[in-house]
Amino acid sequence: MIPPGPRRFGLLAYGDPNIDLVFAVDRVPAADDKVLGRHLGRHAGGTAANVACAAARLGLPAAAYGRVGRDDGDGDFLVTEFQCFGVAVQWVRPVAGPCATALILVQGDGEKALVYAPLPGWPLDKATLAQALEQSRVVYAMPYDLAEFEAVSRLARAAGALVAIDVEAAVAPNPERLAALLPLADIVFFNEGGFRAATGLRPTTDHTRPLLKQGPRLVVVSMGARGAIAVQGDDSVIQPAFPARAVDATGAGDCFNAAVLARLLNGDHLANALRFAAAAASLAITAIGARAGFPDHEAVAAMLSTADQAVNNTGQVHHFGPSKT
Ligand SMILES: OC[C@H]1O[C@H](O)[C@H](O)[C@@H]1O
Repeated sequence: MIPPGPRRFGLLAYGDPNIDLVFAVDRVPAADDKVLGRHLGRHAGGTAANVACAAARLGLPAAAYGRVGRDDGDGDFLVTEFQCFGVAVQWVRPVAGPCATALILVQGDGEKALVYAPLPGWPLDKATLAQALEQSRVVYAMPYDLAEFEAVSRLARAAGALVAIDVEAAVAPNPERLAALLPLADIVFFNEGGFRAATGLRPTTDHTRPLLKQGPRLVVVSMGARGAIAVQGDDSVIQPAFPARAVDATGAGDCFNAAVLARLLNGDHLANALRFAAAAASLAITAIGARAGFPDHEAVAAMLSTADQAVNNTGQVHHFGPSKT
């Protein structure tokens, strides 16, 4: 499905990176409630930016397209963080003001609550984005703004790049918005809440398959500890999650989606790509900070080989690794 080619980048991540202010708390407070923070950390984040970093760590050449604020040192920090993962930054441009910021509360079981303050306007500059897309095989975007995303999708298709989107509840809170997005995308990733909000249904392969009729060639739904499902053509894949000790779920979905793309771009079949991605995501949740647990290819391969040995030795699947606390 994904065109091979002499393009320089497998993945172009469209979207501003964020500063993530992460509070570790025993539990996420309700309205009018107060809890003590156990730890406060400052990390690099942002959904598309995280996907670029995870993909690059897994060996897929990746570039970022977005803006950082130039008012303080945060912009330099975010650019340096991209570079540490090997993500190309020539299309990350400084703008006046602070960086986009997310406040994230991570509770004891690794689950989180998140407030996101984006930069005003769009990162989009048609000339530079067209240039970036011509050098990329897939562009990955969070389509918060429909008009902006229509322009990105149009430019991508003119440049011969596939369009992958990440649909969470804030992106498509209802079926009408989803119907507007689907014809503009080739690959659609949902999280569980995003699928429920956008379709009004629970995620099953039967509920997912009809979405292929509206445009995309591949639809993937990741559901955390409940695993993932995917549909493509006549294929359906159901992939269980790998057990892991959950410390911080932030960025695990980004790692999962990056790994699916990295393996498909490498020529893997869908089922293998999903299994690899499930293993990668189970490693990603073991450290605090969206990107801190992102594994490289060797770490994922080692985990899969341990899983295979457990099956070979006993003829049945064993839970391996520390269990969730
Ligand atoms: O997908 C995780 C990301 O979402 C939020 O935008 C945070 O920046 C975090 O890094």
